[in-house]
Amino acid sequence: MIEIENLCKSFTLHNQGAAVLPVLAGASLRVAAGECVALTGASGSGKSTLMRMIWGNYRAETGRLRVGGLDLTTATARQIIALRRDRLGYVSQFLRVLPRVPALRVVAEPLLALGTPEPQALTRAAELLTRLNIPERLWSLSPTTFSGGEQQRVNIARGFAHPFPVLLLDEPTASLDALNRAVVLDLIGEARARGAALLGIFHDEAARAQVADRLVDVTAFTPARVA
Ligand SMILES: Nc1ncnc2c1ncn2[C@@H]1O[C@H](COP(=O)(O)OP(=O)(O)OP(=O)(O)O)[C@@H](O)[C@H]1O
Repeated sequence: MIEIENLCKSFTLHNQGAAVLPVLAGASLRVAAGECVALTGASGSGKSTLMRMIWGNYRAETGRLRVGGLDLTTATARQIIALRRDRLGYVSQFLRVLPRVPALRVVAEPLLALGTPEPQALTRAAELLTRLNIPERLWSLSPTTFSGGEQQRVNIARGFAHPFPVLLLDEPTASLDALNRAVVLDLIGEARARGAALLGIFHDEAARAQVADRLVDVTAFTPARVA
């Protein structure tokens, strides 16, 4: 589902004399269906960079990067959009939404984009918002005014609305209370059980221990830096 071999990435800082910052060298990793892999490594080791490459935001320079059957080293923007619509989901920490769209619809959107009939999509959205303890009186309001924790839960509900075969998780339990954290860990467990390939960054060590089958330390892919 996720296949990475010998991937390298460096950033060129054009506003700083074109300084080149190597971030990843020889990164290799595989995540199979029904498996949850956690990325570990010190701050700055390249975990987020690797996730952004898999999400298709940063282009790979050398090496192999395939996600859900698509070769991301050569994919077009249109192919990446299609990949994100039907095969690759991303649960980030922060919600980004258009103003004035009600929370229920925000959660249903990934399903509506795939052509799911509206009543079915809204039922699934309601089910997830209920599970994540978002009070029904908020469902018709835009999440832009919600608390940080409420926004994060709306984002999680949205990320789990469609059963993506590949799911990226960026700190999915950060700043959640114990009750909702347990719900998110259950959702991750259910996704794994239905055969999704999951790759996540979890600073919450107990959460990581509970859901991850394997840890991959990204420090192993950090190029040696000249002091
Ligand atoms: N867009 C960018 N342009 C330039 N350098 C970048 C860019 N993104 C990341 N970097 C650099 O790449 C290195 C790895 O950053 P990254 O955010 O991937 O680390 P991380 O392991 O996710 O860290 P943390 O745990 O603190 O979030 C850092 O030295 C960072 O400064």
